[in-house]
Amino acid sequence: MPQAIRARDLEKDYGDVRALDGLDLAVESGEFFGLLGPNGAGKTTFINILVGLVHSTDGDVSVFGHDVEREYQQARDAIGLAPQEFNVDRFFPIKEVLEHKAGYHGISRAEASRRAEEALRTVGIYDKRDTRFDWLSGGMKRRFMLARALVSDPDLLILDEPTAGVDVELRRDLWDLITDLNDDGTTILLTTHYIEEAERLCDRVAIMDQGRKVEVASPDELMNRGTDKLTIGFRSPPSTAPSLGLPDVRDVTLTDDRLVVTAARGTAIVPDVLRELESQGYEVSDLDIKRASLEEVFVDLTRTESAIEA
Ligand SMILES: Nc1ncnc2c1ncn2[C@@H]1O[C@H](COP(=O)(O)OP(=O)(O)OP(=O)(O)O)[C@@H](O)[C@H]1O
Repeated sequence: MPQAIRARDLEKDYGDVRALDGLDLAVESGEFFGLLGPNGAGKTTFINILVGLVHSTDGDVSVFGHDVEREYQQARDAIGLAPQEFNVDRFFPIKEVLEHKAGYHGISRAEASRRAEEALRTVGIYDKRDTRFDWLSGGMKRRFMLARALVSDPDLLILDEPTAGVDVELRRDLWDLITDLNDDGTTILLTTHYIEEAERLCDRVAIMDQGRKVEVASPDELMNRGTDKLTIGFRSPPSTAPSLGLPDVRDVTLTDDRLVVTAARGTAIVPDVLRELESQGYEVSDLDIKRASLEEVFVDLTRTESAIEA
């Protein structure tokens, strides 16, 4: 099967603003892929190009091997999009809105009706099927956006900030739902500002900044690049911080009688640190490890990029 998304040297200018600046990106079929980046990085522009709402200035991009411009309909039929904005026809019962959407993808009336019901059941608002969109609660609106993306039974589901502004319970519900869809083979492209969301859900994430890809890796690989913190307690605390001659150790300080060791690959070097302290005659009583968060690594990567540009 071809790659779900393949973008080569993609550029987009809005007048003087360069929103995409030579973006190269590949998403494998079946992946749960996260697109992270600060405001204005170009994420929505990229999504809008994928679904044909925006034309690129240069470069090309295909969805399951279909060029999004030359083979627009095939590419578009493979995609279900849940956008950030509620761009929904507010005057029809939501089941009808879904039937229209399915019809747009060339699905017969009877099949459209069946799919609309199935999508509403999947997201848990089937009992609201005869209600207008603007009479739904905020959380139900988010659920509906997902149902609308699902009604064409897409191979690629694009979720642009799907959990923005929802409560913790609904967020977890939506996470379960999209994880199940991914387990059943749907490729997912997710943009989010909740780094925890990307960390929990994504197989790989791309970090974008200023219209370019800064990095692509699994959340774990990225976190391994950050520095972890080991906090070590002693039976009888030292009066000054012992020095640790280990290559991964970045910093050693003594705070409130506890040793705080900042280190790359902190979890992996714990045995070395303990051995070293023991050989210097210290008796360790307890140890706490705080792993680098994806958020710290993200801030670091995007800050460095911006600094290089400046
Ligand atoms: N229609 C438009 N006309 C002019 N400039 C635009 C337009 N759409 C986006 N831009 C600009 O392009 C750049 C990329 O915007 P885009 O919305 O793609 O970023 P984003 O990563 O989705 O941001 P956010 O996280 O805030 O949603 C920004 O500088 C934005 O101001």
